[in-house]
Amino acid sequence: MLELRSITAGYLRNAPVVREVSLTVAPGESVGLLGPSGCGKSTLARVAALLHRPDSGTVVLDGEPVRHWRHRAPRALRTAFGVVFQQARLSADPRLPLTDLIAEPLRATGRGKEIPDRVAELTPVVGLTPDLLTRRPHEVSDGQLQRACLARALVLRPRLLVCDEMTAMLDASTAAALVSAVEDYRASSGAALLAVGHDRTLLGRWCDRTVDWDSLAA
Ligand SMILES: Nc1ncnc2c1ncn2[C@@H]1O[C@H](COP(=O)(O)OP(=O)(O)OP(=O)(O)O)[C@@H](O)[C@H]1O
Repeated sequence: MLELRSITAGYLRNAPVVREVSLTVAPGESVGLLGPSGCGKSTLARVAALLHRPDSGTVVLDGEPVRHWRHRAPRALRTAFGVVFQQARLSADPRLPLTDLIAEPLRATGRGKEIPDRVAELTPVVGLTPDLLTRRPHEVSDGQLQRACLARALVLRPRLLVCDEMTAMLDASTAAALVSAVEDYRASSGAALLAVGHDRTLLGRWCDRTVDWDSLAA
């Protein structure tokens, strides 16, 4: 269970972009978060994924209040989350072949031995072909790179996925394939999902419930 309680967060002192926002994602639940551009959805998603420390409020994960963010968060908490961002090119190290990009979280957590099996397992799950794995990000399409970023998010078998406009830059068939890969993973693992987006129809079809940004503030 992920609880965001009265979160205020932003980038400048005294000018928060998220004000007193509360949201709960139950175990296994999929929640769509809908709101206009610039309202603060990505900022809240980053707080939820322990990537951005809020100015105030509490994040509670499975009953435990979170006290540290980013690299200071305990590994067990950090690895509970798989995160996919809108712009794959900004979230992928341009020097890494896709296989290393997918394997990054395994290497970072000292689980390098699992890399060959796990990458081979995930490649078809996200719709990549083995010949793409040796290519670097500039040698693949945006859709192929986002597929690799989804594989990276799944590689540690997270219990919570945060998809921040994951499909916004993609054509309809790639978007549908990635949503379906997320749903297959959720069906087999019981993982929960927080999906951020603009598209009410997509989120409505994808998620158990969709919440509007305006309804979240205290
Ligand atoms: N790193 C940053 N430094 C300063 N301001 C930022 C930063 N990131 C975002 N902002 C500002 O915070 C506000 C909220 O941004 P955020 O990305 O959370 O909105 P969003 O709802 O996800 O928007 P979109 O739907 O367009 O992605 C915006 O006004 C944005 O300009």
